[in-house]
Amino acid sequence: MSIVSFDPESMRERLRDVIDPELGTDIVTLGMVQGIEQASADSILVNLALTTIRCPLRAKIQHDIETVARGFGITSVVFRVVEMNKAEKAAAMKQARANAAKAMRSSSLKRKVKVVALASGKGGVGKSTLSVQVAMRFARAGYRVGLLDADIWGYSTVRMLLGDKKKRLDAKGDSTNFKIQPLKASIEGTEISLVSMGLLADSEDEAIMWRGPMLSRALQHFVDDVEWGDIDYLFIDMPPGTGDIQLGLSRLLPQSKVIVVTTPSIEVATVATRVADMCKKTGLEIAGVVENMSYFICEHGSPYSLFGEGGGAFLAERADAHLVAKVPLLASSAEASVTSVGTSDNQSFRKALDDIFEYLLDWFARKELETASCTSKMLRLFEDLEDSL
Ligand SMILES: Nc1ncnc2c1ncn2[C@@H]1O[C@H](COP(=O)(O)OP(=O)(O)OP(=O)(O)O)[C@@H](O)[C@H]1O
Repeated sequence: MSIVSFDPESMRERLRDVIDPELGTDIVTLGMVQGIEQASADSILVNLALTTIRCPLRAKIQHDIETVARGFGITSVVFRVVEMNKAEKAAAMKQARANAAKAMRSSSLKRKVKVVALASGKGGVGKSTLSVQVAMRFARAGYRVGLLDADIWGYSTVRMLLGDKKKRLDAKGDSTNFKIQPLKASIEGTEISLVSMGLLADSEDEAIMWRGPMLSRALQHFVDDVEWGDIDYLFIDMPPGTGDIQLGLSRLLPQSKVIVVTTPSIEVATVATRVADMCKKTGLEIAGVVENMSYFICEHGSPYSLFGEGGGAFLAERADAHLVAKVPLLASSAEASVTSVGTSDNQSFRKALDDIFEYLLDWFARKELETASCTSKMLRLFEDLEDSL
């Protein structure tokens, strides 16, 4: 049997990815991980302290720990579960409250704004196209819509919405207290508030060489320092992959709901599965899956699967999410542009956008009902814990 070289400290660090969904904070910060020991060549013992021994999320937390452990070559995790003592519970509650307060910090984004991030593993699958199109679909229905292009160095929404027109973002206030004003992009009588690095860079060819923390900071500016105003929905066009921006999103806008975009290709869907995994680990909720470029309808009306089949269903199953729509491949990217779709008679494309629009409206309405009952459950949990202290 091969001996797995195992470093409990590294694993403890990785366990910061495991979020207690109820308290919205990672289990290490909450003091739940009280010990990690190697039990045998490929198994470990984890001492886990929960706020209550009957914690309904115990199975989920254990499952997430096992997933992290597998990354270390550990095949079996034995849990020794205890209930936190009063002091530990008090510390965990303090931490959870501090985190909740941080999440509500200075952002000018109103709490009622529904945030939808479109993400995928690979580039070129149509995240930007769909972000713009779905944002426009909501705007056409009369909603006030913001679009945040979080693809800091691969931005493309500016060209999609403004073409060759050169526009820049304005800021109000002085250098110590300023607010960036989103650009109001008007297309065929509808307007969306756009923020993109493309409205700050001097030219489209300017390669923005930001990496790591600078990327998350750019996102933070776009969230905190933008006067988003009275919008109903904020759509976020995410960069491809599972990097710093994705992590930043879960920290800065934990209320974001994610639409994972794939093509019908199983290879593309497999990479997108990693995005879905990351969402789960960072506590971001997946609203659904959209398969783009699903089929092409030729001039005689016959559909062709040009990029394979089944990617959307494969991803939806892996992500345990609903496959919301299959968006057809249009004859040219020009046809997929905002201005063309607004007037085009490509019914299947328009129908897919309608499906996404209606699904999201319905999904958020259901979530609001659930949240109402969850909030009262949370309040009860806090009260119970405080009573038991
Ligand atoms: N359904 C579609 N039919 C035809 N062309 C499409 C469709 N969806 C996207 N495209 C085109 O495919 C190209 C890539 O799309 P897009 O830029 O939206 O992808 P992306 O996932 O945002 O890529 P990146 O992450 O690299 O920015 C664009 O030229 C776009 O116009």
